[in-house]
Amino acid sequence: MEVCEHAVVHGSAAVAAAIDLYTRCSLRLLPLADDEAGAAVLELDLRDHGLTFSWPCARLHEALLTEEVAGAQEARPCSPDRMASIARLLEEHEIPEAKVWLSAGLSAFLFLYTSILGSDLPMGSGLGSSAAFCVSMSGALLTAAGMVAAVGGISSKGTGWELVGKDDLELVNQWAFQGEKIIHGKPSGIDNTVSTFGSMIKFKKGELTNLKSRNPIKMLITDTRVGRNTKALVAGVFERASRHSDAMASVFHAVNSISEEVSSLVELAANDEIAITSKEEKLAELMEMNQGLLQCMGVSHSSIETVLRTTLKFNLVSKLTGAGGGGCVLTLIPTLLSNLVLEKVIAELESQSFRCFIVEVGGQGFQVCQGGCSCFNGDVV
Ligand SMILES: Nc1ncnc2c1ncn2[C@@H]1O[C@H](COP(=O)(O)OP(=O)(O)OP(=O)(O)O)[C@@H](O)[C@H]1O
Ligand SMILES: C[C@@](O)(CCO)CC(=O)[O-]
Ligand SMILES: [Mg+2]
Repeated sequence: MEVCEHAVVHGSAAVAAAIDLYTRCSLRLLPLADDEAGAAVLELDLRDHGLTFSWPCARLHEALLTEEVAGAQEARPCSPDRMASIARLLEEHEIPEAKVWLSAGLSAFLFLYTSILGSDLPMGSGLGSSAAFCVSMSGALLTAAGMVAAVGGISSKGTGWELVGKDDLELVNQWAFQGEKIIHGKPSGIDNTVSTFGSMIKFKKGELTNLKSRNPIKMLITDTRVGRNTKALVAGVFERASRHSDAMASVFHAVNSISEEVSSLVELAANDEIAITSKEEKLAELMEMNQGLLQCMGVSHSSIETVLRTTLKFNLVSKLTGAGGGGCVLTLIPTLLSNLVLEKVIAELESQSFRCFIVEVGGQGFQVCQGGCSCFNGDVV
């Protein structure tokens, strides 16, 4: 969940939280006999999309491992030459027309794979979804490269998932940010940061502050199913900011103030029904104001407006999340809202072909499951 997005790219504070929807990445390194090394293949299986891509490792080596090997101790950006080589590698694949947007995620994968693991391995071996994809990929690859390790401490949910130390998380986050740059162009870093560290954070100009949410916050997420592209939307806000610099500076300033208020509010302990209700009312008001400012930035959409109108009929407040332009909308679920009303809202939204999820704010960050050598991290929306 994110409050006050877009302005964060321009230096304003924003608040983000991980939720309990996860991106899972499973990495299998198959040992090869010496005489098989030349035939090694890197295979990427995108299960949600039913697509598999493969590249002969020798081809990757020839195209991408020509730069001096720098090691993965420090994240570095993708150079223009490397980006051009990745684009050439992708041209060799027939990506179905309807899924052409996956090419950004594939580019980030090839960059992270060859930067973190490809150089050290024998040749044998993407709701903030882009950040969740980059965090899980970077984390899995850094774990396989022996640069990130579990420190024990089983996470609250499930079996076998282990926590990772702060310095290791920092490295995962830095690499994921470089991957995000390939997908987004100019990310603020908020999505990969909350995806890596989980919980709830305030983020401003690369600096994060952990927020301790004192009361549980539940949100309804409505997926409008309208496709959009964060890179294009972020670029659109930059263009509007250059056309109306004074007005937009005031918008970003207002967003910054809203983020500061939201941060103080979530950390405020509310102990009785009245206090919780008043806290939720303030949060709802701030969300409403934030949505107005996002409209000002030009990133709302008719599908988003339909969700806003539908939830307002039930006195519920909503705002777009992520880059807008379609995508998902957040609706605050007040503690005292009856299940009956919630079911009615969901039924009405789903009758308009939207898809709903109920989430609790404050999911886990990046974790490792050694058994399958797989990793997951909390998604951000
Ligand atoms: N699980 C995944 N598998 C492959 N590629 C992915 C995956 N998740 C994300 N991607 C890549 O990220 C792109 C979506 O990134 P984009 O930043 O536009 O949306 P988002 O991250 O879901 O939303 P936002 O940035 O607004 O929070 C996809 O088109 C794809 O290239
Ligand atoms: C729109 C944006 O603020 C959030 C996307 O989830 C972009 C960013 O911060 O990188
Ligand atoms: Mg993204």
